[in-house]
Amino acid sequence: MTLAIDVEGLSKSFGTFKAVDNISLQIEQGHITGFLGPNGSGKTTSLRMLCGLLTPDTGHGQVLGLEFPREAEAIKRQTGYMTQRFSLYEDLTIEENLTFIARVYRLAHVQDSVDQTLERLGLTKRRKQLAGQLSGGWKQRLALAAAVMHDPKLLLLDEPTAGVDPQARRDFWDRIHGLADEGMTVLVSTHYMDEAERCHEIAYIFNGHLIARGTADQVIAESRLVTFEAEGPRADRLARELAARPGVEMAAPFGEALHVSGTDRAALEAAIQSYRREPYRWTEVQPTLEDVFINLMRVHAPAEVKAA
Ligand SMILES: Nc1ncnc2c1ncn2[C@@H]1O[C@H](COP(=O)(O)OP(=O)(O)OP(=O)(O)O)[C@@H](O)[C@H]1O
Repeated sequence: MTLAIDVEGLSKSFGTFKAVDNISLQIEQGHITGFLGPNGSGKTTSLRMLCGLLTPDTGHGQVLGLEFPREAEAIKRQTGYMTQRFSLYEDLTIEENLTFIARVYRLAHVQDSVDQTLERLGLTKRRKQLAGQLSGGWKQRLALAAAVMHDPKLLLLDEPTAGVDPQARRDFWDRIHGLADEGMTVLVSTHYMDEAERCHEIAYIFNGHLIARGTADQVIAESRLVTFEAEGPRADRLARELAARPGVEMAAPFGEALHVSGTDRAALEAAIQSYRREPYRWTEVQPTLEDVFINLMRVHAPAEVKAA
């Protein structure tokens, strides 16, 4: 197994605020790792440190076989980074934007690189279109083209599909898998659960701490969360009542059904016992990743937030 990222003790503070606190990450080459966590949990800061845009306060290891952070410049050259906001020139065409990027990277054969990138990302037919006139999905595709045109070994994507329609998101993910199949290592932050499930592995960060790691199935299993689903006419309306019962850590409506979860099986079963009657049907279901993440946030919330 070759590790593309093997970093220990990564931390970064802004003033007195610790945005990333002692994170260690090992990521296998050619793997897609989903970086998840609520807003402000430290995902962007971590990505920016890994690609050398931000200097960590602490942390060491290897990225792409180079010493981190000492060889940050060399790491940067082999890394593609797609920022959260579209940052290309809206008044230039797709082709002009890519030509500009090719020159910034000082690629040897600019026109060849542009042509190949247009072809690789399915942008050839639109090459003369102004970036500012593209829909969200095509803009993301252009941003991805710009991030991979220098053939990086590591690709860091910061919420690449935010606000993009489902078809374009699916296309985007097919391309990401294609790049990983070619050996590229991908670390991608996202808030979408379906995207988390498309990653080989997940890293969940909360308040600057890495609190869950593994495949989606491993993260679900390690949460030790037990979930029951209630179906029946407007079972979702029981949410508030059940949430107040001991043993119920979460009660969340799913359409007209209801998911009730907790980590103490006996207490949870006792809590739902009196509702196990007509017209409701109860079945134990596998918790979703969303159930697990919401529970992780609850468990790891600072004491003052829990008390509120
Ligand atoms: N340059 C900076 N100066 C001061 N504080 C910062 C700076 N950059 C980030 N922060 C703070 O650090 C915390 C982590 O931010 P970061 O952008 O890494 O979170 P995130 O997980 O990527 O969030 P989101 O999902 O909203 O993009 C936030 O509270 C943010 O306000």
